[in-house]
Amino acid sequence: MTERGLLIVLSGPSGVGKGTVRKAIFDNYNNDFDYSVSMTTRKQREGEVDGVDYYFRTKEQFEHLIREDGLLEYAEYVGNYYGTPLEYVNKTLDEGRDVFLEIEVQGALKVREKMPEGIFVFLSPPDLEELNSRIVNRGTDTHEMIEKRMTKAVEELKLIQYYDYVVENDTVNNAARKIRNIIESEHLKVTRNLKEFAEIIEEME
Ligand SMILES: Nc1nc2c(ncn2[C@@H]2O[C@H](COP(=O)(O)OP(=O)(O)O)[C@@H](O)[C@H]2O)c(=O)[nH]1
Ligand SMILES: Nc1ncnc2c1ncn2[C@@H]1O[C@H](COP(=O)(O)OP(=O)(O)O)[C@@H](O)[C@H]1O
Repeated sequence: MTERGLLIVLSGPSGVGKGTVRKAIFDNYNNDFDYSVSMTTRKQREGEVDGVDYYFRTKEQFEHLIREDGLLEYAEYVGNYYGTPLEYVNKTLDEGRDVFLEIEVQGALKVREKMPEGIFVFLSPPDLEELNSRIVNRGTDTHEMIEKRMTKAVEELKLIQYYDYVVENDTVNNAARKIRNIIESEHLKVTRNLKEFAEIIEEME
């Protein structure tokens, strides 16, 4: 039987750098895990590719999938839906491959309830001022949206206690390296557990 893959969930407040750090992990390391592309109803930004950055869908299509139980989790985030297609996650884990999710905190908590065996990593900003300037510098949000994101971020930071690991996004490369190390050490744990298990069985025989 193939050993089930690990589910890795990267979350944290909007604007902290989740997308940037995720990209660095996938670009800089020879990864043996797959990225789960999310579905969203938000507008496609310039340069974004459907099926690569997100599956861009209408509200009706998204709500249809909710009714069909086709999402592992979903959240409404500043006026749009975001969700994780369930089938891809289950299929990939069953094949023994790790799956990497990059989602906001409400969704991450829902995944924690459904799949507590996952590895939950909270990406934190060095401080709130830096978070604000990252959102401003990104240049994708109106003034009103930035205010909304910051208010939400303060609430989201309070949920840090539900995570297995907290990684400060000081520099992108540092954060990517730390997350990569976490995944490797979690794999070693699984291997060790399996070895210990095999030894126990051997002793029993
Ligand atoms: N719950 C949930 N959140 C998601 C999903 N995909 C993306 N997000 C999060 O939704 C938030 C808004 O995403 P987006 O509009 O792309 O903004 P950006 O990631 O801040 O550029 C971010 O915090 C994403 O991490 C998903 O499948 N489920
Ligand atoms: N370690 C970092 N130092 C400085 N700027 C960063 C860092 N990580 C991300 N950024 C910048 O912060 C902004 C928000 O990052 P993004 O990845 O879109 O965040 P999120 O996906 O969490 O909403 C982007 O402009 C990005 O270039």
